[in-house]
Amino acid sequence: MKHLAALNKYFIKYKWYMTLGMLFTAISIVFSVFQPIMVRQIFDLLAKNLDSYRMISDMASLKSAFRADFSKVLAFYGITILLFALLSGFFMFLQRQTLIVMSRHIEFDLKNEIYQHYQVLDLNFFKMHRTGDMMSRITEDVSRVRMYVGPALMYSTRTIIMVVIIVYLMVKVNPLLTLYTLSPLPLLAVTIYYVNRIIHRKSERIQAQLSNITSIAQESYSGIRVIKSYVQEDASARHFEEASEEYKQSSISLAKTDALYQPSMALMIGLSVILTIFVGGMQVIKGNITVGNLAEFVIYVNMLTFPFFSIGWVASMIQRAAASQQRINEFLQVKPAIKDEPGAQSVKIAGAIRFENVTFTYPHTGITAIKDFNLDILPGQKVAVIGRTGSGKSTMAQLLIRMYDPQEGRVLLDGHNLREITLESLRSQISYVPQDVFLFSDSITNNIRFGTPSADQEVVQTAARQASVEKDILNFKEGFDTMIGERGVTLSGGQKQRISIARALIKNPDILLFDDCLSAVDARTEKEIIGNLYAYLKDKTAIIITHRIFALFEFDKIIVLDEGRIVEEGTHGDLLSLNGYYAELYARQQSGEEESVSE
Ligand SMILES: Nc1ncnc2c1ncn2[C@@H]1O[C@H](COP(=O)(O)OP(=O)(O)OP(=O)(O)O)[C@@H](O)[C@H]1O
Repeated sequence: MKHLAALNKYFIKYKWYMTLGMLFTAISIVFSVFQPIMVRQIFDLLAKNLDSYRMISDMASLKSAFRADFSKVLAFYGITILLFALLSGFFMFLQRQTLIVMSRHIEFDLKNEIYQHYQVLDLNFFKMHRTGDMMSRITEDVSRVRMYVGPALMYSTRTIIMVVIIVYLMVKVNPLLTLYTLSPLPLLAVTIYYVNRIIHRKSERIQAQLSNITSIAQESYSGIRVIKSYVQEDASARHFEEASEEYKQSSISLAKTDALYQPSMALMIGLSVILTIFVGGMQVIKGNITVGNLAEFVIYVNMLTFPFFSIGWVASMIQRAAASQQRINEFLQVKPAIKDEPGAQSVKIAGAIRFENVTFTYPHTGITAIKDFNLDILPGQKVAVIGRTGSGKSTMAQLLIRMYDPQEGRVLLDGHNLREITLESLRSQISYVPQDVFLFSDSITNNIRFGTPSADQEVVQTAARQASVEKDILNFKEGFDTMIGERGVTLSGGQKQRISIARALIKNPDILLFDDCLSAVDARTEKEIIGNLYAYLKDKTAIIITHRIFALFEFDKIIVLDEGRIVEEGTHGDLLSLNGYYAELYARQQSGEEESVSE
């Protein structure tokens, strides 16, 4: 329960919705209890006048006058009851319009709070948690919490006010009868609580099975080419059928429990009514209460069943909400490891980069990707980083844009430790093209101007030209307005890479970091891009991580990484004369190219 205290700030924020909602609830209940009171009055009136009516049985004219008068009285009561029912319904409408609307506002705020928190968390957090888990906290868990701040709050308010008012009215009439009438109701609450738990457990299982079925179907649609080419259609259908069978069995079992739910409730309500009529009837005979009181009690019992029923329901709802809020709090309490340090400043970067005895170990795997690493890059220099896979090249790039902080040593930009520069200022002046290209389900234009939303079409087109992707884009029917993603055009790997290069170029930064982002383009396009980049990068600092040697590009420095350390460093000529990894790679590449030329 203590976990739910995190939501109190929202109750304070929406205190007016809450106060009004509770007020409307109380008014709606007050109007609804007039009905049994009026029924009692009608019954009593009827009982009182029945004897006189019988006495005048031989005088026909008097009898009809009596009946006419009585029907007027009945009509008056009928209309009044209807009016109160309408008023009660109207305030019930207002109660939902305040309390349920408040819960929707809280749901919206909480989702935004979680989403914004996800945005400031560091990469390590995202590596440590599964996407599905993050998604379920922002969707399912928030929905469960909403049940607490909305329906649970509404029904508990209703229950409390109703029980207080009705029990007061009942005790005033006859405390003993009240005790008998109410005795089965707590049993109803407890039963509902346990039945609800069973239903919830079963529903959870069904939910998991349903998501399993969904992912099986999804995977088979995405992998349909593999399934068909390996003639595995039948096996795939069987796999789906097995999962569906489990789902069907669980659903049938839930339907059985559900089927017991209503009848057992009706049984308990029936018990209460029988008890009321039996004990109440005795009291009427003894003259302790009137027939009207008995009728009134039967209506009270009916009015109290839903509130008692909701106690069990609300209790399990609160329990689930508390568990969900605990999961949400767990994430909200995570502090980003990478954030602006106190005193961090916005700095205009010229482009001098320095790694000073840097050692970095990935916190969640313990892999030391960069070891005692030293590197100096002057403003405007172009540096190539080469090395076997897993040698630490991408990690080096991640450290430069402060996706991680090194455990030892420092990374400096123009002499400032990265920690002294605000993240906003740092990242807005460095363009990073990651190895695993990511494009949003949006138009090509919007993907290119992602980091610079104000860029106009001409600038977008220039960036596309510099990244050698303009021609490809113009070949699409809708050109730059072409939608990318599931319901849009499927781009080739090379096109995606070049669009993400265009996105980096449009920022016009002082430092550019290309992480193996030309791996999917052919040699001719590569030459074209390199040619374009040469002019673009003229006064900029650039680090190009690659598996291939760009012989055409004159790098100021080439470094070769191995196991997180620099093992070779120098110009193309220097490295060739070293006869190490670089020279070997170059020779291999040359002979490969010759082979492909002679083919
Ligand atoms: N996010 C991560 N979490 C944990 N370990 C990682 C992570 N990223 C990389 N590593 C590990 O760090 C080491 C260096 O990886 P890195 O990606 O920097 O190499 P790389 O030289 O860029 O490789 P490639 O050329 O294949 O991209 C590898 O052993 C890798 O398994």
